Amino acid sequence: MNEIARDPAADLGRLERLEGIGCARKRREDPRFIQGRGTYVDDIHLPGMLFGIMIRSPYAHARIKSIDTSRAKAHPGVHAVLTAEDLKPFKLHWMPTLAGDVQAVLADGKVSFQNQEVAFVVAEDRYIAADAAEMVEVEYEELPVVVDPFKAMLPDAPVIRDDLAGKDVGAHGARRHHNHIFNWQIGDRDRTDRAFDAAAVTVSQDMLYPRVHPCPLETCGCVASYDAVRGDLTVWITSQAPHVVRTVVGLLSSIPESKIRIISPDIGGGFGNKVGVYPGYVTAIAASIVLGRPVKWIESRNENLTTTAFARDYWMTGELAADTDGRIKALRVKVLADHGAFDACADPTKWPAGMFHVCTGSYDIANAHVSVDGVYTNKFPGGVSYRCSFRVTEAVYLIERMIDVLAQKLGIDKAEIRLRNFIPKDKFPYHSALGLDYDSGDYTPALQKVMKAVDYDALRAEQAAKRADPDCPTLMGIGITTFTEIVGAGPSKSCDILGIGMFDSCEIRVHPDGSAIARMGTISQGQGHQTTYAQIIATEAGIPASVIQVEEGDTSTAPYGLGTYGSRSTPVAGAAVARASHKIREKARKIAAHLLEVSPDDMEFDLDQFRVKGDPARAKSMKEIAWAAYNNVPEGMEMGLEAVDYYDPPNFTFPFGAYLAVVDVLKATGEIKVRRFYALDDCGTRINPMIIEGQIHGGLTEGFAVAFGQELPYDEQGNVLGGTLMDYFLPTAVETPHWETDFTVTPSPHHPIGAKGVAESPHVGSIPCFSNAVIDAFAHLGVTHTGMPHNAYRTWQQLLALNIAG
Ligand code: PCD
Ligand SMILES: [Cu+]
Repeated sequence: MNEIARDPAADLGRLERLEGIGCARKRREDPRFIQGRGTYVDDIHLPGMLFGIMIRSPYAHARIKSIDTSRAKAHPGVHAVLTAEDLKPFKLHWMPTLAGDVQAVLADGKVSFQNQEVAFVVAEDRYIAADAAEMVEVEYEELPVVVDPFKAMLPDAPVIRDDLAGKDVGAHGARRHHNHIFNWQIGDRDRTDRAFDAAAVTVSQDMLYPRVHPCPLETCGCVASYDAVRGDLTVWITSQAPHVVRTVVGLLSSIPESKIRIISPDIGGGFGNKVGVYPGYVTAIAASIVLGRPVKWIESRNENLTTTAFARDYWMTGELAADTDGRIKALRVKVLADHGAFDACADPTKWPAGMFHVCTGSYDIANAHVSVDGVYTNKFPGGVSYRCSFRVTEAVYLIERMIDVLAQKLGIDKAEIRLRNFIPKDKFPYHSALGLDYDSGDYTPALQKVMKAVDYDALRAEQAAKRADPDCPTLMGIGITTFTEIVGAGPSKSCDILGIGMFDSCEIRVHPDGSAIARMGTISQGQGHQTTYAQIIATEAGIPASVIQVEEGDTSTAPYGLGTYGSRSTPVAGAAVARASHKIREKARKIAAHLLEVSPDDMEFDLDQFRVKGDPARAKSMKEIAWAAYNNVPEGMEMGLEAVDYYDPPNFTFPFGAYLAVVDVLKATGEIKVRRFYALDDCGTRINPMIIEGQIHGGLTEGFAVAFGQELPYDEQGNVLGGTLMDYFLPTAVETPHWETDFTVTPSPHHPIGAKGVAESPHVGSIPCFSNAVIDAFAHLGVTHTGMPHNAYRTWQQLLALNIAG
């Protein structure tokens, strides 16, 4: 940060020119996006490129008796048809997952979910490949299907994973059943049980967070190009973690990482869908190596929605113990987590339920215990963080629903019960009962600001009047959430992926003319990193953002980083950007001192220059210093002006928010109208307020989609329903409500510029807020919970059951 007191009036022009932290600078990436000049994976065309298409299983559970590829292979234009047998010599028919399990790349003797990958056809173009795919004859023998995680754990449930027979220990400890993956517990069970036994009041609620999908506009895909002469492998891929992909490809192929180049070009949304490594990538790479030609594989929408990365599917039971004035004594949680046929959850290695243990929320709860069981079913694998930092959405949903259930039981107002239980400001840093250290928070003023802005008392009065009127055509509901997020994975002592610590990185190179290029280990999928990282450098190193080029996603040029998901770019890479900027600045200080013939200690940093303390007229601008770095540096100093920083954060950051929703349920149809939504977010230091607002609008819209429409249900035969956009709800501007946003600023004490992540907060915080609002509309009728999505059909059933429809 700047070292000296500023006179804002005098600095105005220079400050504006920098476009640094706090500036609502327009997104640098938008001109190319809105003019159709972005470069996405499907825009890559290489000479001699072939196309691959996956052949998938129509059955959810079946033995493969035979695969006849002869007709397809004979079809003109077809170059190869790969099956598991073809991959076996290369040991590529199975691959490791991020969760320590293995997953079939191409089905090895049996299929365990509908649309599982069975064979890969490679042809001159996509149409020929599609025709040939029809000619592959697969003979299946159907097996009994289980899609319900409770039934999967019954003694006589069908065995989903034959390959694990006899293994009673998995990557996360003991397995107690053939479909059991792990049991994970945290907290003090005995103390929590005792607190429950002693409590005046207890409540319990079952809730399902249904299976959903991130559904980015661009589906997953890659172009793999192996150059047999040079021995180089280049892969363009829609990956949120290109360096991790390079390491995985290196491990699988035994090609040294130095010969592998992974390029994530422009990405049309990730939302967690593009964290994992999928069979299509492996088969495209294998085909390119075998055929010596580039191979492109791009998912269809149906493939995207039904095979790569679901989210949630958490069957949760929450219990709270409290005294009669609503002060919470203990929290107890049990979860059955449906992971599908392979455990491909994208979580840091040591955390099979991610950061679910943030489920004590914003509340000072002395005793807590959580137990999560992971289970195999005949559904597609995944378990990604759909706009949420590793199961935080599930955790926040649980606690925010439970607080409402408790309030209802005790007849305490839902805002009031929150105010009574907040972690007080003076308790930060706060050590939670489930072992997390919350870095900072200030919850009471945030909630009070929202209550004032919407005139909470007037809303409750209106609701009371409507409830008293039997002829009122609507039921009015008010939902509140006061959530705490945990983002910025993570300290490498507690977080790694495949053994690599979850640090991140930045490299800055300042050119002789004072312009600069910066590269990071993260990768924007639409977040606007090219705009915002430059702002950090502008403020911290005094170089105008307009002359800073930000580049991400090419493993041959960017320093190693763990990628962009879990709102970690600002907390982790953003800190590396600030620290690399400081290194640049310190070298600049010495060069400036040398040019002015004073001691470096006598120099002070001043926006975009170094000046002599007490003699501000004597100064050298960063531009002059950059030039000098290439021709006139102090004796013994290396030429050039560049810096690299690898940042291993000491802790996560804990952004928070207070949200309020008002909904009207139409008694005549069961339709629900979101009348008002007020979102206050606190992400510490705000780098670009306009981008933050855009991120919040996006996250709220996705939250609205989940709460009111998105789900991927299965029928008894294991057919996935919801695999097209006819069934899977993607809101447009037409359905989306109007959002009101607000903020407070509580900087992170351990982040170099005090910034916390923000992008996932609106999703995490809004979903329980919508549910709380909908259920609040029925609260006076004794309803404590209804499941998502809150669509008109489900709500209509509820109205009928209560005898108030019409
Ligand atoms: N304080 C602060 C914070 C932040 N910021 C900004 O904002 C943004 C964001 O950030 P963050 O929070 O850090 O985050 P990131 O890491 O970057 O990102 C990630 C996220 O992001 C979001 N958002 C978005 N957007 C778009 N457009 N697209 C996409 O795809 C997406 N995705 C989503 C998701 S889902 Mo996950 O993956 O599930 O885990 S995670 C996620 C960027 O630009 C930055 O810079 C600012 O300004 N300030
Ligand atoms: Cu998550």
